[in-house]
Amino acid sequence: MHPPGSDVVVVRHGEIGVKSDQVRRKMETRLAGNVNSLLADRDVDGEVDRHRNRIFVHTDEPEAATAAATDAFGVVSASPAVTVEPTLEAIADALRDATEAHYDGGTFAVSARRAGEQDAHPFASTDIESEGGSAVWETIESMGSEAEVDLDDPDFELFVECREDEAYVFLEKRDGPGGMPLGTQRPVVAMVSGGIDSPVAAWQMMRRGCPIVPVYVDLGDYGGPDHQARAAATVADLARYAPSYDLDLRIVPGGDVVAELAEQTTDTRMLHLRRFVVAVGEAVARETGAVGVVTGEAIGQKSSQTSANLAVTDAAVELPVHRPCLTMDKTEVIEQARDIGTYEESTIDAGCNRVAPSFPETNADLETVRAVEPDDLFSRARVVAGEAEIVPIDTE
Ligand SMILES: Nc1ncnc2c1ncn2[C@@H]1O[C@H](COP(=O)(O)OP(=O)(O)OP(=O)(O)O)[C@@H](O)[C@H]1O
Repeated sequence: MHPPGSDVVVVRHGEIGVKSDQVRRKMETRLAGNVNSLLADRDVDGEVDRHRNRIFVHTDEPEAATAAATDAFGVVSASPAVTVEPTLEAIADALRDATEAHYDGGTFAVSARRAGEQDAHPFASTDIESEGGSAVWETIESMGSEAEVDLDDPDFELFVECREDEAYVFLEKRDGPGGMPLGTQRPVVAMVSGGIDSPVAAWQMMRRGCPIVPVYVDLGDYGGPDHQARAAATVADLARYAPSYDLDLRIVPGGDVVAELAEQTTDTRMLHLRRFVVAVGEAVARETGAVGVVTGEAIGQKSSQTSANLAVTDAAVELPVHRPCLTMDKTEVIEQARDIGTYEESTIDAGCNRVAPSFPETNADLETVRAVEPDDLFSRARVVAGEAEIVPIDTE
């Protein structure tokens, strides 16, 4: 919902604001670039402008530009707005127009804030609220409704942000993902299995600024083309958030190793497999300059993900294994997968075979696992990582 004549999107960021001036400038520049890429990728007209702790998108497509801006990591909220002169008269006019266009009954409130020099305007934000409130009141009455103010929980809220040279009037603050601008951290390798959890974990790392290098381990007879296609589809969903980053999927041929593990190991099988998977991730990280490996594991979600078993998995690699879903319940992960748009792809039936043994070890001890593990597991992880096929991701 936007006021008539909306010509700009006011974009707010959060944590960047507490950084030193130099870091903040760098991060804002990155954020502005990322918003620009999202607009271009979606064919939305818009000119991105940085100004005093805010990013503005000047556009004649306010809804589409707001949707693009609220997909940029680092954005806390964005509002499609109409720009007016910073005078009480011009602001009141815009509030009247917005009310006529969108008021649909119920209580209302006008919330105003002024930014910049305190003496830049001959009025205070409370003056905007009282004069603007009167204008809205009269408009509602002239529309044949009974006007009523509710400052705590209004049905219809109008916002004014008044700066030195311009004021903006808007009707909503649409949430962005928050976090930090993508590209302000070093990349991490994202192990994507095509399940529900791993795309959520990868997205969470992106949200904190890390570009991802997506990797799928082809499980051979235990995976199959549908399983692989599902992983690629979830990466395509993630790529929509990062149009200027390379999210091509590395498909690592792990089928022979998985088949051997299935044949030669029993209760500790899933631990060897997990250790192999993260070792593949570490090998890709070394090759690509990434500084960690991210997985979708959560404590206790599966037998291989008990706190004891995660410790055994971690011991396979030197780089940190990041697990943003670690303490989340499955229902929370599912909710988030739905929110970010990866849920549907990750629940397509891929009909793969079961690798897990009937009685998996849940309280593994590193020495015991090492004693029964193939000696060449990690050297093979490095070899197959080097043989990865790089598949371009189609976001259409
Ligand atoms: N074939 C694979 N290729 C790449 N990474 C994988 C693969 N299988 C598992 N992983 C990684 O290991 C983690 C744990 O694997 P597990 O098999 O328990 O999860 P899953 O149920 O298959 O998938 P998800 O955790 O995504 O729901 C995954 O979240 C993913 O990060």
